[in-house]
Amino acid sequence: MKIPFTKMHGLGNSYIFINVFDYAIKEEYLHDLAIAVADKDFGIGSDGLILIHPTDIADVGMRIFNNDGSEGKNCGNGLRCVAKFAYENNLVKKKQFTIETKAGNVVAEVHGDRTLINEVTVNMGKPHLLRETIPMEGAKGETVIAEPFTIGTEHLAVTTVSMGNPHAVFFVDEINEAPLTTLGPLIEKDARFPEGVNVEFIEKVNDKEIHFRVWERGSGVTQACGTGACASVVASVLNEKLAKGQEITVHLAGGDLYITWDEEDIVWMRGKAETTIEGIFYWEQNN
Ligand SMILES: N[C@H](CCC[C@H](N)C(=O)O)C(=O)O
Repeated sequence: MKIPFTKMHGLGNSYIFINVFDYAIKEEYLHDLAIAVADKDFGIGSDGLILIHPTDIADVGMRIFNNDGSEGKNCGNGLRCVAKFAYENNLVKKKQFTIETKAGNVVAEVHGDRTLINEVTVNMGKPHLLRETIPMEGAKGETVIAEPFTIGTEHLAVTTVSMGNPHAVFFVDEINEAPLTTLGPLIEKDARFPEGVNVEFIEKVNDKEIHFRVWERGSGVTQACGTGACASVVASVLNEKLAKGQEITVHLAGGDLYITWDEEDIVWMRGKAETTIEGIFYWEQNN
């Protein structure tokens, strides 16, 4: 198969985008194709695959697959790239439009012109806070804020937030000492999270800035995670480390995102989206 693709990233969180308005891919190929394109040696190299697809319930649709082939329900960095791609390629006519995700529709607004969109704002909707909506094992109807969480020999405190996908947020004193690669994979697959979980470590800098590192469900360490940045600001407010209604600068490994959890409970994400490669992926699927 000769598959046309565009590689894009949000703060270094990169995906291979396929515009399935023009090029259909069989459903049964998607898991293996996500693994294939993400492979840096035998494929292109990315954190996963994103399909940009037609939909009759929004202006454009997004499906995201991690580099292990698993399908995610939402992707903040992916949404900004989809919005950029859709506007620059005339898939949408207006600068503000809706994008369908597996977690529901969001509203994106692009900044720039048809020749170059460099920044996008997304209304990410309201976070889901009840334990059963994460999902996390335990008593229903509770919000999980700084709950004792033992993993291996480590005794931590977890705050959980869903942005349509699950996030476990932990606060550390020094971000560079966050146990990202030791505890990240253990927490990701812990039985208390029946659908797995994205794992974020946060260090508060001041009342308007946090440092952020992430071990993503299905992709491991990435440069950035948009839904994770949203979840981390919500978790910081829940833990009374930050205030609602403030635009927070989230310093991720790959750059900065600007997140606001407003007084109407809506989470706003603003940040860059960039294109790096357009090409053809030659792939012989094994199935
Ligand atoms: N690993 C995530 C999907 C990608 C999210 C991330 N790249 C973002 O920008 O939000 C999950 O399985 O829920």
